[in-house]
Amino acid sequence: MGHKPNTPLLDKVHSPADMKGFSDSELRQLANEVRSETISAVSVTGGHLGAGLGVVELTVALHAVFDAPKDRIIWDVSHQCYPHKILTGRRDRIRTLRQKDGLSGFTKRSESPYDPFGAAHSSTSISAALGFAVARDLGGAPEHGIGDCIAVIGDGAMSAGMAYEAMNNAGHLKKRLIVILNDNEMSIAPPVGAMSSYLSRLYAGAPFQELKAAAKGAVSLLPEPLQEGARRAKDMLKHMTVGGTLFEELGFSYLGPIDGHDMEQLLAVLRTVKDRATGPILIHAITKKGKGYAPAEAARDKGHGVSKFDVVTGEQKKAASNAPSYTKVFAEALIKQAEKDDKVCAVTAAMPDGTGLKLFAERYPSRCFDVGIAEQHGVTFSAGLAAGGMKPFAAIYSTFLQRGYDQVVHDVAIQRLPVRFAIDRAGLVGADGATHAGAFDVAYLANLPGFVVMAAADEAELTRMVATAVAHDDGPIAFRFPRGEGTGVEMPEDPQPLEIGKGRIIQDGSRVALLSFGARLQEVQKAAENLAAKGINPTIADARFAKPLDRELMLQLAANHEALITIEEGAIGGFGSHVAQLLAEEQVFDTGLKYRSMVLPDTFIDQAGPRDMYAVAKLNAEDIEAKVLDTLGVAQLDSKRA
Ligand SMILES: Cc1ncc(C[n+]2csc(CCOP(=O)(O)OP(=O)(O)O)c2C)c(N)n1
Ligand SMILES: CC(=O)[C@@H](O)[C@H](O)COP(=O)(O)O
Ligand SMILES: [Mg+2]
Repeated sequence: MGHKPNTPLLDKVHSPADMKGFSDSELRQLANEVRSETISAVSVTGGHLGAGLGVVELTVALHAVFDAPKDRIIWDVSHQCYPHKILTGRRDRIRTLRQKDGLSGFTKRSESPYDPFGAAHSSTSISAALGFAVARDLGGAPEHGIGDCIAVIGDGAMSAGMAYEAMNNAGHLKKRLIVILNDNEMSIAPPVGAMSSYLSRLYAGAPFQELKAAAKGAVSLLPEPLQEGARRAKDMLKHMTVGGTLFEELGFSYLGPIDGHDMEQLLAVLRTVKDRATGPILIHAITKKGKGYAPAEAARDKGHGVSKFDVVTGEQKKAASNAPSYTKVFAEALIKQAEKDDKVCAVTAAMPDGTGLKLFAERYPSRCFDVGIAEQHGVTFSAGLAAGGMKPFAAIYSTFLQRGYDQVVHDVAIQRLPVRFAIDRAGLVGADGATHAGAFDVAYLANLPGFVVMAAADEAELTRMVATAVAHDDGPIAFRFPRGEGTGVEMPEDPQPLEIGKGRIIQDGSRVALLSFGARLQEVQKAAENLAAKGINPTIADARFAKPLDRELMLQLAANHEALITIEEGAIGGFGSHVAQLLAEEQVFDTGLKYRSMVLPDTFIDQAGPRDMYAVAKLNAEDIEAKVLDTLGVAQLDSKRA
């Protein structure tokens, strides 16, 4: 651990300008040093390793040939941006990646001028790069001016509709725009879908790039080393037909496939493109995820996301806990339900591991669907499955479901279709930061007529919510649960469905009622223990449902307590807002009830450990305790925390 590589060339690079005098062979050596530095840094921070290792040569070549920040290099998803950060003046902080107050694990405009566009959700890069290109041509040049606009997008990200929407538009606008398709034949899991097979076919055969260039009479556009092959290929072409690639049909010039780890080829192609490109051009680079680090190359996920590890052995440090993860509990509960009901099926948008559906797929392959990075399609596909009589569980992270919102409203809710939404990664997730926070789902689902919205307080509750969702056939239903391990609570043998719209009292008390929605319940209970030592014994309730609300429970809590405080792991507009609406409608505020709602603050919270992020949000036990004391007007030592 903490092993520092020998990096004589990299030590001279403080910005890409410092690479400009390097020879091609020095650039090759620089790439090796960047690779070692990336491995070393991620070994102490954890994070996205495989994707960055796969683009080391490409990153060095791009910065050697182009002139960032004037030329805009836009990394799709941007989980592969660590080598780019190392070369763009952030090496001194690279071992703070994904840590509190450290570098973000993704590109971020506020972090560096070399990050022209922030990302973390996939498939946005071509749209953004095209926007920059049009802004350039309209003279809207901001700081640095705008030169070339380059999107680097993976084969996984190419499975999303947005990438095609962007190419369709780019082909029409005919602006000079460079798209680099970084094809490593991997998403997080092995990629799925017809597009992935198509990309493989593009390079499965003979020297396709040479044939294509020859067919188009574009031999001179190819770098020297490839020209001879192309000339030879021209003769072969007399006897065969070469159709246009999909990209060419969309209006792009297609160059490739090229070896994305061969520095000579990369430099030659990029230099040629820089000199000669006019309209949109797509360079198809073949790379290996995890390249150059044996444990990553050998891993099933090619080292996509790793915890801290030993550089020599590749062994990762695992968090010690006996409690199962919520994700695993969900997957196992769903499998149990599927054993009893052959209509139960499951949909994931390229996250079979992250959602636990890999386990479901192993057991019920014909009832599990990985649709690729296509949340919009995944939601409407689930709507179709539901309309067709199946019981689909759309297992999608809270943050990624945002992308399918119109589909949730228009295709599911308005038609009152019983799609079951299993919303993982609810609340603050830690190292991935603001882009991955599951902050908004309660607000954006509970405002939809006819939706049932639940949140699990612990993993036993989660199994009951899965059962509830199977049983609920009258419209859409969603249940949310957090990232990470559960509480270790005893699990029910045969989880029974909950009564829709009914919460539960956890503890009877007086003066103040703490009404929790979701997994903050443990913090609420800790706060209550601390308060008991101060002579205050709160009532604690678990709402279970944000919609429909348990009106009776809420009105009873309001009537019998001086203060009512709601607590949730979600943004304003969620559970607390619905409770406030109910209390207002029932004129409960007129009685003098002290009502408080503890929600995520109206800011995007930077990455840190979940506990630190919740401290920023003021949603930890000590914050709940302080809120109670403040609301009841009880003096406290540290009054500023309330
Ligand atoms: C909208 C959205 N859905 C899902 C994800 C989760 N995700 C992050 S990276 C990734 C795979 C990307 O594959 P690819 O673009 O080929 O990049 P690679 O990791 O292979 O370099 C997925 C599914 C995401 N970031 N955004
Ligand atoms: C970049 C990306 O979107 C994913 O790799 C994400 O970081 C996975 O998050 P989990 O670790 O919570 O599955
Ligand atoms: Mg890939």
